[in-house]
Amino acid sequence: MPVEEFVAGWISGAAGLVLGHPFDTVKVRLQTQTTYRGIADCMVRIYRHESLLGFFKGMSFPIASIAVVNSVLFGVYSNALLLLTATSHQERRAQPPSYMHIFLAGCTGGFLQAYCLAPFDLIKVRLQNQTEPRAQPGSPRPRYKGPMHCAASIFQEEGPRGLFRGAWALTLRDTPTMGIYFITYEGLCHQYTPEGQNPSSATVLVAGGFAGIASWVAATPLDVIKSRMQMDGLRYKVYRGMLDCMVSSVRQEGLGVFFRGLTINSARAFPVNAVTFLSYEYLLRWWG
Ligand SMILES: CN(C)C(=N)NCCC[C@H](N)C(=O)O
Repeated sequence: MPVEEFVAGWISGAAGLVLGHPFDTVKVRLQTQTTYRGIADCMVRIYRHESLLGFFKGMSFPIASIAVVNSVLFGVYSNALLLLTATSHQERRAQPPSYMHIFLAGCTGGFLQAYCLAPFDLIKVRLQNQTEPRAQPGSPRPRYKGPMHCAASIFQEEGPRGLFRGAWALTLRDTPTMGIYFITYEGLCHQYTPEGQNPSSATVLVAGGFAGIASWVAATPLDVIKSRMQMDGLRYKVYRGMLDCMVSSVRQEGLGVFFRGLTINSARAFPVNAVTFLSYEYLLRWWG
């Protein structure tokens, strides 16, 4: 089993993550809090109230966990393709796999990474939603002091299952959309690369960027539900389950609720995934 794919997945994921985290914080707030009037209002209020650091809340755990999460995604994807098509990463340029195989391998990677991602994503979302400024004398203290305290409090107050709150929505979000992610990437690279050659850097950047946007457009409805379920355990349990969360969100806010955060997330997805795929491709070529 080629380990390079796992290591390349980790490094490339970390590069994309740092770049996209501020946008991710704005997206999560727009999806779970109804007090903001839009992207600009949310950004200005975070900056005024919490300073630039407010945009980076909840980033340390994703950085630590991206090693597991992205290497599982890319490693499982690549090794699933190896099983399905008996070709390595380099050989696939000359003998491209079918779109069905790419989709199946992407879904497998998405399904397995969702389980590794669930607790880390929950902690990230809880920390991103803390609107209190950094500790100043007299200012209200945030509920969680940091990622470890957040994990320990969830464990104590909501039990071990509490750490997997929203995991179903996350799995349903990631399984098909990771298939879409890799199909878009491979399809665009194939379209704009001469037979048998490696895609150019420009092609990789554009294909990676559009793969990110396409997958997030498909993922946004379940992303909203996932984030709401994750916040639900915090104070009162409003929702009886995922379906109940969907129905009451639509009743209260209309169908538009499923597209909350889509614009900012698409703006985030392009550079993040362009950088992710560029570093992934180059690391593999360098080691290959
Ligand atoms: C749930 N969906 C659609 C995805 N995770 N898509 C793949 C993009 C992954 C990348 N780390 C990002 O955060 O954009």
